[in-house]
Amino acid sequence: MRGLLVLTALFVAVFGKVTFEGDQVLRITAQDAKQIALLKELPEEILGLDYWMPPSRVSLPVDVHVPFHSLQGVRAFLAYHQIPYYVMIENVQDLLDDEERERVKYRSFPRSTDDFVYTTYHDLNSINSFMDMLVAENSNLVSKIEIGKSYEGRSLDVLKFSTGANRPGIWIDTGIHSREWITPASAIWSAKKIVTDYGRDPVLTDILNNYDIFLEIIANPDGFVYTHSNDRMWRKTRKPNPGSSCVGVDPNRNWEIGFGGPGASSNPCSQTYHGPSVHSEPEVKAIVDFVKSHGKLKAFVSIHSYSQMLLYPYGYTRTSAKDQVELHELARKAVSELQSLHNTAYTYGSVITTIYQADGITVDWTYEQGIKYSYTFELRDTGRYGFLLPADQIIPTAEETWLALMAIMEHTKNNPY
Ligand SMILES: CC(C)C[C@H](C(=O)O)[C@H](C)S
Ligand SMILES: [Zn+2]
Repeated sequence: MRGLLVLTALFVAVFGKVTFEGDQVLRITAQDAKQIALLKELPEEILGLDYWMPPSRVSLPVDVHVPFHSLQGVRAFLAYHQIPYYVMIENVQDLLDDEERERVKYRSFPRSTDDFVYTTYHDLNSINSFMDMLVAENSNLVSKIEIGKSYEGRSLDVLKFSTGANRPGIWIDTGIHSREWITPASAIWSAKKIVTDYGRDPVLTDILNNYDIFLEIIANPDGFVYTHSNDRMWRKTRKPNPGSSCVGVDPNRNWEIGFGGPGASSNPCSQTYHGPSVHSEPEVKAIVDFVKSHGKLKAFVSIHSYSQMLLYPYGYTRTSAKDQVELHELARKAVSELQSLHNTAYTYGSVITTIYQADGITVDWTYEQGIKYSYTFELRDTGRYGFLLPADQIIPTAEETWLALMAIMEHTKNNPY
């Protein structure tokens, strides 16, 4: 992988964007633990594999982006070991080309958030101008606060929705994994939904009359810009790793809880590299400092994609959270509300029992800080498009997710602690 990465970096440096012509995403269904173990032995780095859903348990599919040059070898390996699979994405570049054509079609310069196009994916400049317009149009309700700077010096902006001083707060972040574009796209729609519904929807109005809502739409701006300029499949931060040619840390493995455990990697070239130390990433440290300085956050929702899951602590241990019964019941209600709109089915439960062990994750840390209602969403879909979710699913995804978020926020308000 190291050689391939250097080559890719060179290619990117000279020609700009990484291309994925002929690459495929395979969905592998391991039949038993032995086949899971075999998959884990595949030389990820040499083959240039990018696990969209890593091998974890027999009941979950393994989705892997295989570069064209490794396809024959990987398919031979799967056939030899009789590990079933099918081709989920025939040509990754085709989906990227579709996505870009869609984006260009809507390249506009809206004069207000009413003109803003919510049905397409936007770049950082467009999202920043959306935030500024939203604040200007609703200065009595919305402000923008900077909680820090990214490694490359970009502002880490948070929208604050507030109707009074010294209120307890509810935090929502999206985009911490930069390739999960559906998450900021949903957040933009949600931000507009809040200002539209305040004063009209009695439940939201009651929430905002008692709690502030903090919304960080782009929690990893360096990575997000990189997905637009160089590599659409980038997940991590963009801080270099001393002694390695591989850049970036997984900002959902960098938190001071179970740090460095088996549910993260110590390899800087891995997509789940935990980083050189806890909170080493400025994008993570900024949230840590905000949570500690605010001191009265009562719910914390970190939104990812994909898999259609609603997850609560823990990811680093099988020990149940002390509030597990309540968290599970609230997840059930939130998922039921979500499904009521477009019949999108979610699974729910603790991170480690529902998906896989993950060490150093955001919501384990926020839960340990005493923020009881800590949840991670994994939005649409279940793999047909994965991170390349077509833009025509942005609104339906945002609408259904909002119902689940409202359930969590309403429960938080009705159960002060
Ligand atoms: C809490 C974990 C399992 C979430 C997951 C990840 O960070 O691997 C995202 C869906 S990418
Ligand atoms: Zn993620």
